[in-house]
Amino acid sequence: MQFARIHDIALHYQTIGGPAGRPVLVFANSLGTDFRIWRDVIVRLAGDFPILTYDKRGHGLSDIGDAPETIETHVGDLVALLDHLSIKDAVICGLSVGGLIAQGLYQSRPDLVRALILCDTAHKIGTPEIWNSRIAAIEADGIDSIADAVMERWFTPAFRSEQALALAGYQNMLVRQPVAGYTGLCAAIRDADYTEAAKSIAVPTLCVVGDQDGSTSPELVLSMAKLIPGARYEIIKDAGHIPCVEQPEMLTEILRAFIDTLPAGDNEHG
Ligand SMILES: O=C(O)CC1=CCC(=O)O1
Repeated sequence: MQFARIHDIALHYQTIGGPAGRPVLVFANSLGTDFRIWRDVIVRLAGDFPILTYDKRGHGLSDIGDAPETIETHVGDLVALLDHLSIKDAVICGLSVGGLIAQGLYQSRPDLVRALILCDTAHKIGTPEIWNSRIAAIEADGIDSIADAVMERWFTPAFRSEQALALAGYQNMLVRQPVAGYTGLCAAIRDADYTEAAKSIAVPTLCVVGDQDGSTSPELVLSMAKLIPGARYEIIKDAGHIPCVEQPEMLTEILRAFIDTLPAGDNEHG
C-alpha cells in the first residue's frame, strides 16, 4: 500500500506504471466510495497508461484532517499529491464529487491537465436543502439510515437484483466510511458551484453518464456538457451512478476512444 503525507494528513493512493510519454490517468472517486471502485476499469487500461488512484481525505484509508473542508481543500490535496509524485501531465477522470474536484483542479492548475473526463457529475450537484437534510439524517441515525436510498441511486434495478453479493459489498463500503469524512464531503459538495468556471474550460473534455443515474441525471450532465466549449457527451446504457462498477467494459471503451483523440502533449510524467 502507498501513503503520502499531504498537508499534514496521510493520503492513501495507488500508482500503476505505464509507458513513458503518455499522460497519467488520474481517477478521483465519489462520495461514500474508496478507490477500489475503479478496479475493473484499471485492469483493462493497465500497461497502456500510467495510472493514479487515491482516497480523498475522510474516505477509504486516508486521514480526515481538520473540518471544515471545501472542494478546494480536496483540489489542494490532489495538486500536492501530483507534485509529490512529479506528475505534470494528467488526464483527470472524476466521478461525481471527483468530477467537481477535477473541475477545481483545472481552475487552479490548468498546466497539469491534458484533458478532463467528467463522469456522472455536474457543475453543481444537488441543492443546499438536499445536502443539509442528508447531513442531519446521518448525524442523527448514521450512514446506515441512508444506505438503501443511496444504493438505488448508485445502481440500476437489474444490478441490485442480479448482483446481490456485490451490492452488499458496495453497501459495506458506503457505511464503513467515517461519518465525519462523509458529512464533511456532503458540506463541501453543497457549497461548490462551477457553473461559471465550466464555461472557461479549454482542454478536451468528455462528459459521460449512466442512463439510469439517480444522482446526476443524464439531463444534468448534458447541461454541464453544454457549458463546456467543445465537450463530448456520452451515455452508458444499463448503468446507474457508478458505471465503473456496473459497466466497466463500456466505460473503458469510451475512455480509450476519447484519449485516442487527444493531441500529443509536451509533458513527461515522472
Ligand atoms: O450519494 C449520492 O447520492 C451520489 C453522489 C453524489 C455526489 C457524489 O459524489 O456521489
